[in-house]
Amino acid sequence: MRIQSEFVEGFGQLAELPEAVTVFGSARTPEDSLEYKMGVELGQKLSRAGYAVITGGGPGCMEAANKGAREAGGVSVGLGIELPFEQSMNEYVDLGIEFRYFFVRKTMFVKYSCGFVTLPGGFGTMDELFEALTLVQTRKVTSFPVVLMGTEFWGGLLDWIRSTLVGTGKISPADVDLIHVTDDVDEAVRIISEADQNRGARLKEEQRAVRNTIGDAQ
Ligand SMILES: C/C(=C\CNc1ncnc2c1ncn2[C@@H]1O[C@H](COP(=O)(O)O)[C@@H](O)[C@H]1O)CO
Repeated sequence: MRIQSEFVEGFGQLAELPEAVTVFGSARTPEDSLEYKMGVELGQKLSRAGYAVITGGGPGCMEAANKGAREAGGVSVGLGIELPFEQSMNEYVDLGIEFRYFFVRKTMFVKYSCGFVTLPGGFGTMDELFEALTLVQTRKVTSFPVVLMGTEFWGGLLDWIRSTLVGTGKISPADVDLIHVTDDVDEAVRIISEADQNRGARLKEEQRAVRNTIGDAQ
């Protein structure tokens, strides 16, 4: 079955990936824009911090982040989606997998990432951002940071989230804290790596507690 084989291929190809961060963002961002430049810097700095960079493998912001990762000698991954119109992986993807089903592809983004950074984007980006936030909010995944790059672009959405979503009780005030907004690539990378270190420390503490419990029982 096609769906099953997509899962099997995805898990197989990504199994050996180092710790990774997924970068979402518009497929339409022009190469000469500040947002593209920010995407390249982000890919570079995530790679230098030791993370593989995963994107949707397409043009625009995805290409920018893959370009940065490649330039910094990092692992540059593209999880592409088959579209009704011809669209190839961007030229900076080193490990590329093409999916027919959006939900299989989304599983791969989530399973293999320890954080998400979202550059300005359209419907596709919003879909991916809110999927990530829902998974963290509902604790379907271990909490990972969600960083939005571009205070001017995201400011209106954040205002609406606070005034309307919190204001009408659709989300709790603490849910807003799941989102970090910045213009500073270094800060985005710091947020990701601090969360990563905290998660590592929590995991060690849990393992120690399990060992102690087993020791007490023997
Ligand atoms: C629509 C155009 C190109 C489509 N090519 C894409 N290739 C790979 N991934 C894509 C593509 N388009 C959307 N995505 C995914 O959604 C996000 C971007 O969507 P947005 O609507 O542009 O914000 C991105 O993170 C991808 O994962 C040419 O215009």
